[in-house]
Amino acid sequence: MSAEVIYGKPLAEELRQEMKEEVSALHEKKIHPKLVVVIIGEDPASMSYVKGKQRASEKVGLDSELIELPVDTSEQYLLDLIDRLNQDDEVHGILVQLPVPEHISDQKIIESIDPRKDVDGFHPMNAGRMLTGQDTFYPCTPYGILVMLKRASISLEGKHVVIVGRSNLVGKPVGQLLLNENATVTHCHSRTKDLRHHTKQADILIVAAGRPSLVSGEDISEGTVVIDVGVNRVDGKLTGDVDFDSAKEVASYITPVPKGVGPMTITMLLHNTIEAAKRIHGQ
Ligand SMILES: Nc1nc(=O)c2c([nH]1)NC[C@@H]1CN(c3ccc(C(=O)N[C@@H](CCC(=O)O)C(=O)O)cc3)C=[N+]21
Repeated sequence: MSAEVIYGKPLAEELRQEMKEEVSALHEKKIHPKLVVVIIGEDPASMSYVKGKQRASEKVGLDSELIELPVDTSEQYLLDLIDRLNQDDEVHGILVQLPVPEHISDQKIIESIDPRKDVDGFHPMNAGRMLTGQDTFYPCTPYGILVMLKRASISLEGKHVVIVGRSNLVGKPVGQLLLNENATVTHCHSRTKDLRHHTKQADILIVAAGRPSLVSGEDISEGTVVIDVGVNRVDGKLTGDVDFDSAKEVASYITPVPKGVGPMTITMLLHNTIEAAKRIHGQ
């Protein structure tokens, strides 16, 4: 068997087209959704993702601003900047590109963002709201995965979802989100004994560990849905955590890297920004 490849790109394009119309309608009501992205330092990979976010924002008609700060920016300067953005009525979404330099506490930064403008969905208030099954901003990558699965008509109810990776950005929140969809969720991580035993049990396998080729065909049972969330640079090229060629032979569906989950992540960021503007303006 050879898996059907689920591309995020065409779905992202379709959703962005709908968003463009929604943004136009908001403009008529004098609401101009605006996203501010803050990046500290000049890491080329981070710069490239941030540029992607800018391009996508402009394409759907969002106002967007990129604030580039030097790598030696103090934590206090950043906190003061976020405070100003929190107060600014024209700003609806604030994203501080992670990782931040070591002398800055990422948790402190995340907690300083007004939860109503936290379009990453990383603030503990939004994380807690998701945990308790309330309406909130879902983190963009987990949300993008959920939308992709739904669009491919892959049901979640009662399915065994195995997640490899337990980051606050992807692993933990995607488990929570899919648990809310009535999936049975197993979290694996670097200390898990006999990883393959667990990955083989999956109806849906989500790999978000940040290790190239961590999972290959031998780790997967026939018919598994494989979602690759890896973002690794190998010899300058973007690759995922799954050995695509061998996994494709056994999986029923598989997402590639690039053109899989990545474009959906950005799309859900745009979605959250529009939502933030609507909520702030009582729409
Ligand atoms: N506060 C914060 N929020 C984030 O959401 C966040 C972050 N920090 N730090 C870094 C990671 C990584 N990330 C990606 C998003 C889209 C692509 C993406 O669209 N990738 C394209 C290709 C892009 C390329 O080739 O460079 C694709 O997979 O097809 C990749 C990576 C968001 N992140």
